[in-house]
Amino acid sequence: MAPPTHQKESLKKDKIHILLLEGVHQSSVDLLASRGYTNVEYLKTSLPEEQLIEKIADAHFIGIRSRTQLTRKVLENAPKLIAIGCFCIGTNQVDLQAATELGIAVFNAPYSNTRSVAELIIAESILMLRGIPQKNAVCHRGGWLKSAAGSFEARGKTLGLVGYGAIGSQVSVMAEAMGMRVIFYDVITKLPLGNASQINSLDELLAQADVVSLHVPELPSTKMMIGAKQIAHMKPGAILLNASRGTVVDIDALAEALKSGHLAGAAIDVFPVEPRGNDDEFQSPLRDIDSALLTPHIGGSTVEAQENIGTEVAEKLAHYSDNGTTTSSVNFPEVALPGHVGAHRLLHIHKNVPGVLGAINQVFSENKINISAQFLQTNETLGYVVIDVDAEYSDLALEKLKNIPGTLRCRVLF
Ligand SMILES: NC(=O)C1=CN([C@@H]2O[C@H](COP(=O)(O)OP(=O)(O)OC[C@H]3O[C@@H](n4cnc5c(N)ncnc54)[C@H](O)[C@@H]3O)[C@@H](O)[C@H]2O)C=CC1
Ligand SMILES: O=C(O)CCC(=O)C(=O)O
Repeated sequence: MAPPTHQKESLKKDKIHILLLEGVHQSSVDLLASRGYTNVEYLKTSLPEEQLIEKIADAHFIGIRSRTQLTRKVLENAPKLIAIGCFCIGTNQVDLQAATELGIAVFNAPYSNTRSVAELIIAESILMLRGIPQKNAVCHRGGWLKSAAGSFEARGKTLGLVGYGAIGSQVSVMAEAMGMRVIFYDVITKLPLGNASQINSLDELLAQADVVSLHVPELPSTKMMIGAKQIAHMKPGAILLNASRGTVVDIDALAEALKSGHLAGAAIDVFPVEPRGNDDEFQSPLRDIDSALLTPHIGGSTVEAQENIGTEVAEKLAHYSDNGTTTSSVNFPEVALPGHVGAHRLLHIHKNVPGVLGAINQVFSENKINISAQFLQTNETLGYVVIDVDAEYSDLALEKLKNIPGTLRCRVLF
């Protein structure tokens, strides 16, 4: 095969437009710059749907945190979008099905803020058991509530964790170190760490725990998981902690339980409706309740976590852009790809239906294009084929591959 006569460039890096929202850490911008991506538009807030649709039209990559809603409508208006970076753990703010159907890869940082959330929960367990929010509020109003009534040590109390994944299990270990008894409820059987024990039903856990802490993702099955009925199952004087998602708890039912005194307190970090930015008003039925410790969705907001998340997610986006690697994508088949020095790399994302692979291979056999490396990975919905070819053939192959029925996205890397 003749050596390539000219070495063209794929979309030049300075033409790759990256839209970063919600004030993601500067480490993301630095990492992208170190990989040659300087065409970055950086905003401190999320955007409402119409403005987002306008901005995303030109974006090849977008980086968000938990507030930006990437709905099907938004994604359908993002013709150039290659990948989404969620600079957080949760990906419920993205319509993952729509992203998958459109061939847009989604990445997140599954562990970078785990420890930060777990530490906050431990701190809140102690503060809530001592009734600190109420005592603090009284002091601010000029009062003095020096009393041991309703104040308890954490030692010996039962902590009930709902969801025993990365965060729940970290909390478990730290809580045991303080002498708490840990029980947990999870939909799948988990290896209990230390002396923790798995409980068979949510109701059973609620009936036993002095402190209940929620660590489940937002799913149809976790929406309103804790409503009036579940709160009624909790011990009188128990405490509820929620740093998972605002939709998991019926906030009105919680407000009632705090007002009636059935629950001694609640520490809530996430809300059904959260302000878009720091200048918007926070509204909640819990605002006037002293026994509610309210935080503005900062469970994962530590300097360490945000810096790590910035580099981790930016690295994943740059890697996918540079060589097609999809390792740890939340919706794409995962492929860890070697470099492609001297070859052009075609990335073909298609619906996982019969006939597409045959059609892809036909393009190369019919046009006598030699393949120097080929990688294939599929999941239930998608097929992802990566093919390295001599430079002179990539234009032709790209054109042919794009026209194969079932193709979602196809691009070439030089
Ligand atoms: N407040 C904040 O700033 C932060 C909030 N989060 C939230 O915390 C959630 C949990 O994070 P990780 O522990 O890393 O997730 P994970 O995926 O490691 O663990 C979630 C656990 O919940 C379990 N689960 C799912 N559905 C369940 C159900 N219906 N009942 C009981 N258990 C169920 C899963 O089996 C899994 O073990 C995230 O999805 C995110 O929404 C995460 C980071 C920061
Ligand atoms: O820091 C954020 O904006 C979101 C944190 C969070 O909720 C997550 O990581 O899932």
